[in-house]
Amino acid sequence: MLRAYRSDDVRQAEAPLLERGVPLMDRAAAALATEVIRRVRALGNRVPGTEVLGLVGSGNNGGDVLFALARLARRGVSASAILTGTPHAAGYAAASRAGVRFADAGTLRSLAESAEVWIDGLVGIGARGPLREPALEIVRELEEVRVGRPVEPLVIAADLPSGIGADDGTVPGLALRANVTVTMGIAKPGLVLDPGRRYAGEIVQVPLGLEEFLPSEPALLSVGARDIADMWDVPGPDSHKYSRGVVGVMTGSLRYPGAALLSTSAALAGGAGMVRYAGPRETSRLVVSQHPEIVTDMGRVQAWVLGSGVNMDDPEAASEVARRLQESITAGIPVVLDAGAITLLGSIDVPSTVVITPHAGELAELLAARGEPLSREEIAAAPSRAARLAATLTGATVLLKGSVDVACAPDDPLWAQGGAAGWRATAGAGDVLAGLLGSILAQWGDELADLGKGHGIPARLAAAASYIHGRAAAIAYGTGRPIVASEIAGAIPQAIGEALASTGE
Ligand SMILES: NC(=O)C1=CN([C@@H]2O[C@H](COP(=O)(O)OP(=O)(O)OC[C@H]3O[C@@H](n4cnc5c(N)ncnc54)[C@H](O)[C@@H]3O)[C@@H](O)[C@H]2O)[C@@H](O)CC1
Ligand SMILES: Nc1ncnc2c1ncn2[C@@H]1O[C@H](COP(=O)(O)OP(=O)(O)O)[C@@H](O)[C@H]1O
Ligand SMILES: [K+]
Repeated sequence: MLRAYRSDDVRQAEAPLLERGVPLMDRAAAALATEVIRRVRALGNRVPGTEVLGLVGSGNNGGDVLFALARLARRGVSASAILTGTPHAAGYAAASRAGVRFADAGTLRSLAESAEVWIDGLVGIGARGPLREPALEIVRELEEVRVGRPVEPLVIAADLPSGIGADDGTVPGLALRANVTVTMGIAKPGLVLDPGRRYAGEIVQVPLGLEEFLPSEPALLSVGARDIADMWDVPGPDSHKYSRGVVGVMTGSLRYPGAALLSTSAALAGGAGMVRYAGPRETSRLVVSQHPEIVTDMGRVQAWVLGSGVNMDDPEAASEVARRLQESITAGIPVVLDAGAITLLGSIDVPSTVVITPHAGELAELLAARGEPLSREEIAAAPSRAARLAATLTGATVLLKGSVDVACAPDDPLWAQGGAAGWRATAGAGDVLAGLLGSILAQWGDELADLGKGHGIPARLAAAASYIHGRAAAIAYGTGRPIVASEIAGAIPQAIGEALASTGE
């Protein structure tokens, strides 16, 4: 489970260690220098003589880089630094003693053109708002140099790529894209959330011993392989199909029959004991012909999947979905509300056992109906804020889909799941996610009903479903090839199996 903390929490956790005289910056710089050396060697280059350019702001982030440059210079690296202002005094002294060259802004371009490695220490968690001059001009120039080079430099960000919001991943202006981010002490939400994540590259976390001083509740969590065993029910000798959870699925229509197939495939693949399908007669026939294990008579259901591919312009279908939603809320049964059915929350409040699964466009529609209009672009620029807003307005758990899926209930922590490549963005992939989520909610149906309203478990389960969905997509696209949604559904059992068998993160 990855845990990320806001800047203020990180600062508070650093304070007692700094008071005790723990050399945090020295450790951060050592880790940064080690990472540079490791990467240079991995590229097949010798460390002595390698050209490294440090971009040094006037805060402690610049201090990290100055101390790292000093270490590298002592190893024979040809190290230069560009300063944006008065630098960290001790760092400057150490770098000077080690022979780091301080260049003026006029030489930035030629240094950046020849350096194999750039280290970004312009700003870290002390940054406020969009990057300002002179850092802004430096980043602009570096991005120009990068595209003009025959071989791109290796860019290593200290703590965070400069220009991204540490706490929310927003990128209000320019930011310097890194191949690797060496983050100090603990991950920050901005490294996990879109769009900040896109600038971070691979994340290396440097242990600084902050854990015992961090609050018990992180700002953001991310499910990993090892967490799946805590959330997925592994059937035992006493298990039977009802104890394993029954999913009710009301999806698909004559207009979108495929949604019925995809959502039921995923509900089956997700490991519930039984799937009941409650769509139109024609789609029922299709579903049963493809999946003979699906039941079409109604009985006990522990979670409902409503809406994927339902034609909400058909008043009969729409009122049937609304009725199921209301009945489920009354009975405390968790519900996945997908696609057009999400608009039902334009006018009603629900408990957090109702999980909505919008993409940015569907969320924009819902927020507009609630009198808080945000455009698709505004949602994409700050998905965590938009998801939280929708959860607060409706009471629902929101799973906002995108390249990083974000899940939250109104108050509990935020969950974010990234890592799936763009191949996953294919028609019907959302129907698969809805069915899969229904399957895991059904396994938890009785516990959720007992716990009552207003808790964060559905968000955790939504994140788990999103993790498995991303892994299933990755199994399907392998090293990279086009896939279709039914292949994602087909790979769900393997994704669950691999996670259950995993012992590492
Ligand atoms: N306190 C410590 O001893 C430690 C600090 N660490 C490093 O220190 C960083 C935090 O240091 P600081 O609190 O000094 O903050 P930063 O170094 O992140 O930023 C502060 C500096 O950036 C400028 N700045 C702020 N917003 C800006 C913007 N939008 N555009 C351009 N410049 C801007 C400020 O004027 C100030 O000079 C962490 O990210 C981490 O890299 C680590 O070394 C761990 C230990
Ligand atoms: N750029 C992307 N990279 C990876 N996954 C993505 C990307 N964009 C969207 N996704 C995922 O693809 C799926 C698309 O779902 P959705 O938009 O609802 O499609 P549909 O309605 O056709 O099923 C979601 O699971 C989402 O998380
Ligand atoms: K930085």
